[in-house]
Amino acid sequence: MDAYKSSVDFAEATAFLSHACYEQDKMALRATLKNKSILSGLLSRLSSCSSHGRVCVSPVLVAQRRNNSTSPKLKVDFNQSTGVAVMHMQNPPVNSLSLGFLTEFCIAVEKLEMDKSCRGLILTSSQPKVFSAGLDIMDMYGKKLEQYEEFWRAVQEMWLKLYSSNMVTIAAINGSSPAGGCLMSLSCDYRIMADNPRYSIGFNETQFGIVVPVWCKEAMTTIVGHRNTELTLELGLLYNPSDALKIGLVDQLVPEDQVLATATKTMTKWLAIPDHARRITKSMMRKPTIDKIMSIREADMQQYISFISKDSTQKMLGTYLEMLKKKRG
Ligand SMILES: CCCCC/C=C\C/C=C\C=C\CC(=O)SCCNC(=O)CCNC(=O)[C@H](O)C(C)(C)COP(=O)(O)OP(=O)(O)OC[C@H]1O[C@@H](n2cnc3c(N)ncnc32)[C@H](O)[C@@H]1OP(=O)(O)O
Repeated sequence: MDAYKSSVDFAEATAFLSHACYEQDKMALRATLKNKSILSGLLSRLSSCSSHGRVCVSPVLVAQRRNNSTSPKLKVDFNQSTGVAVMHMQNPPVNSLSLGFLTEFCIAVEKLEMDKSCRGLILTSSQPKVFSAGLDIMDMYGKKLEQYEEFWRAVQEMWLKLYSSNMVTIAAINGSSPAGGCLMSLSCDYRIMADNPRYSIGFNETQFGIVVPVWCKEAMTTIVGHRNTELTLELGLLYNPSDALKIGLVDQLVPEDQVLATATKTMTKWLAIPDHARRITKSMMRKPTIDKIMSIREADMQQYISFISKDSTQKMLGTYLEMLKKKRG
């Protein structure tokens, strides 16, 4: 129950903050993530505002420079006449899900969610060849415990916001989508991927010594079944688009230049279904998973912090980061 309350609190705070100026939004939301007592104070003043009832430069320095960028990491094109928003992820070079990105993402989704005229959300990438490289490894490496906590809360929130959205959500996967990138697309209602054999999608975590959170396993199982989830997660498998289609990890493959157009067409079909019936059905399908995750949210946080801060985990992440950097040089 506490875990649920904490999530609803976060959502309420996010909803309120979305009315304020954009850069201030981000700073304030970061503060709420950092300090739950600020959050409680904010909420006691604002409880009536909520409408949310749903459920050889060092690699470290290079990445820090990237993450400190203040340019928007998302571009949202909302078409009032169709009620569809297209969210373009633009966090170069690979749309990694950094704390900054996740904060912006949560605010943007919340804003759309509160706008009753917005009924559909298409998620896509502005970066060439990559949908999203998953969680930003720099936010999981060499940080303080409070920073791990702040980051993980934002990861949990991103998943909850997307998975429990009332909008129709379609992932237009126009590039590779490993790990957290795959999780993001799995949280949507429908996945359309570019039919390019150079792209991959799946969960490679175990290959570099990381374990996916239990809620990721739960969500994946509901989509591709127990056996495919077991094989993918244990072996850290990434699939090319046609293999991903075979196991149901994506719903449709289309030529690369037609991903967004197909997503738009598909959205029209989904939006032809009466909203209330579709929403209630979506909630019926997803609520059990959401409730389960809510009940273990704080335990999940503790598990993450303890796992990620272990010397052995940090060592493996360091090795993996070096490997990613060397790949280019
Ligand atoms: C027992 C209890 C357990 C509890 C456990 C709880 C929680 C689990 C914890 C963590 C879960 C993590 C999930 C994740 O998402 S981890 C991230 C996994 N992602 C990856 O492994 C993808 C790595 N990237 C790639 O494979 C390629 O970059 C990609 C195919 C996406 C694109 O290839 P491309 O050739 O275009 O680009 P690169 O040259 O490889 O990369 C450019 C640049 O970007 C840096 N980079 C890539 N990915 C990341 C990343 N995820 N985070 C940060 N930085 C990344 C890369 O190092 C290059 O940097 P530079 O050389 O330009 O400095």
